[in-house]
Amino acid sequence: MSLATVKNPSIKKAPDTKQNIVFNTKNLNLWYGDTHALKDINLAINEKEITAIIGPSGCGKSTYLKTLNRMVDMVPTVKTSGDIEYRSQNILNKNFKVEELRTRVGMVFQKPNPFPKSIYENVAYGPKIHGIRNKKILDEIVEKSFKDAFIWDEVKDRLKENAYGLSGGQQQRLCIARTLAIEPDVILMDEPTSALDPISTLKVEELVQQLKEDYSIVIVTHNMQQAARISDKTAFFLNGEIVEFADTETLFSNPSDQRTEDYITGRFG
Ligand SMILES: Nc1ncnc2c1ncn2[C@@H]1O[C@H](COP(=O)(O)OP(=O)(O)OP(=O)(O)O)[C@@H](O)[C@H]1O
Repeated sequence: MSLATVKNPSIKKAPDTKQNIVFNTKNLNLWYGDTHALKDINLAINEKEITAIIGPSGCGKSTYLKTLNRMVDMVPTVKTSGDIEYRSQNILNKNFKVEELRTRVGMVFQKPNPFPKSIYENVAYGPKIHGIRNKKILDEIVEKSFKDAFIWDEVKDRLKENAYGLSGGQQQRLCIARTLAIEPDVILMDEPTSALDPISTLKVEELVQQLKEDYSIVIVTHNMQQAARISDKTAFFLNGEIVEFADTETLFSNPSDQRTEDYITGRFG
């Protein structure tokens, strides 16, 4: 029995073609009280691609990411208008089941945030919540998740140790393994390497590129070189709006908007 058979989500994965849209955002507006943080956002995120979101501080990157898994609901003053279709269901609809969305859309944060538990338990935790109790199956899920997150060799002899004993870069890959263990459809990453040293950053970047074979990834990054290195598409946000959304190569080599050019050439931000 795998996790997928236990979860039985009503949201089905679409067939395996490159151009399927996972998230289709239509005329999204979002306010924190009186602050209009997202303005008329229209953005289609393709399956099995890496979509990077770049832009200066405060332009709405994290807000947009947290809207995709409805984490933004945790802020009581938030109001939205417009639609975000995930696999053709509007996740902003009041009747939409957020719990189900969260099992399909995993998130990796800026600072690694392991649970204060053993390395093993960090990854076994999600599958256990989903009802998997069989130790052999849990062991298999844990090993596969760590292998897929390129960290198995570093943790396999210390699975019972506390996760806080790992380095920052290892903790971030453990958090990615923890996300993979629940077999998500989409992985949201909010500046996942900003707290890491250059070598750990490269490891996570390589990992993210591998993961797009199986997952759709949306990554917020301040690091334009990183966006250029790893993403397929890039959206440039400014003051809560999307100024430009294009193939990464086009956006960085031949931007169509002067503001994009000014930003990527370091004239502001
Ligand atoms: N919880 C909140 N309550 C009120 N306003 C908020 C809240 N979170 C964000 N904002 C405001 O919404 C706007 C967008 O913020 P957001 O964090 O999405 O930007 P960002 O592009 O991710 O910035 P950074 O790169 O600095 O992380 C900002 O004006 C910010 O002050």
